Amino acid sequence: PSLPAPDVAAVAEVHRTALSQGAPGALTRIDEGPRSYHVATGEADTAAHTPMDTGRRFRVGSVSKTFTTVVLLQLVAEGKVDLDAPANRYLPEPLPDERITVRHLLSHRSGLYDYTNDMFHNTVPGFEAVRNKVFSYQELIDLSTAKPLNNAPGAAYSYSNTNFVALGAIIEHVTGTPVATHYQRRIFVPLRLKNTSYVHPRTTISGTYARGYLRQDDTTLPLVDSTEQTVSWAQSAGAVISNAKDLNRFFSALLSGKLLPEEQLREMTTMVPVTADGKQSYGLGLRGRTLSCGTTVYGHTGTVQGYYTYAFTTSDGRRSMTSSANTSNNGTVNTTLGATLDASFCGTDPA
Ligand SMILES: C[C@@H](NC(=O)[C@@H](C)NC(=O)CCCC[C@H](NC(=O)C[NH3+])C(=O)[O-])C(=O)O
Repeated sequence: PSLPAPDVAAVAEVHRTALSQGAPGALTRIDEGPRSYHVATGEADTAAHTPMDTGRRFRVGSVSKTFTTVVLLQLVAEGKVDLDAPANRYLPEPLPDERITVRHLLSHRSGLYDYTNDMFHNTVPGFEAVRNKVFSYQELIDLSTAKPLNNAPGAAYSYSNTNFVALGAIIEHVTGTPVATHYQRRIFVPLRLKNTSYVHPRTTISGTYARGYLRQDDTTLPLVDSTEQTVSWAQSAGAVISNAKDLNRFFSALLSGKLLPEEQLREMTTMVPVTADGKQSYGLGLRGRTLSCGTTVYGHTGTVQGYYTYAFTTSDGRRSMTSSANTSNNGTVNTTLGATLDASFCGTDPA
């Protein structure tokens, strides 16, 4: 079934609303075969007054979780990891509950506590305390396991960055190779993602990029430029840098079967509802959203200091959209930005 044409005017309206709610800038790029649609609004750098443009790189946050999942599921296809084995079989140091499986980590059902809850309870002091820090995977896992599990393994969905830090540790322990190398060899190079990188623990973004601006908890205070950081607090859970064209190409390739064998893609896209209305779901490192027109799109969202991201594609990968706003700690902007999905895939503005 063909989709209605994207409503580019509605995307621009969503951007204008996001700016009125405090985002310095916003970008949306839609790709469908040879056609692409571009909407850029506001500023990429508020000091230099550089206009936003859709080619700029930015920190994608948890969209990184889908990259980590592709690497892990390729290892499953290669027979190196068993989805339903205890995660402890593949970790250098055991998690506190033997019942936690690799699949539980990928589907946020392990129960492992999310250490970022404490780390960023006070947004800017928490950020300043870690922005130049380099953590080992084990240090982050230890922060989590100092707290009890949220739920018995498998009993519930409870989103936690710890799950994807543990998956990064599994990838490195099983293969003896850094996740950066796996991302490069298995995804970035084959898909020619020339503007996607994993440079942890480097703090700078190379090339042309949008600066990120973190809103303070006291919203009367000025935004904090949060562009430079290691993102070591997230790593395989959130430290990828990319741009809209590359993310659209990544999700299209993923859903059209170019990155995983059919069996692993089926595992990844077996979605479980995570909201009462059933409109949001989670598979393995993949979010599903059913939009106002009934179309379900697959991808991931991202939140890292100074950047919100939505990156989604259709079930056949034919149409992809990436939207990003260069602010964070501003839930209103994050919710507003999500309306680009309806404008891009349903051709209407849900407002
Ligand atoms: C939810 C999102 N998750 C991610 O992208 C991961 C990598 N980010 C986080 O867990 C947010 C950490 C705090 C951000 C900070 N917030 C605070 O500090 C709040 N006190 C900020 O907004 O920049 C996703 O999966 O879509």
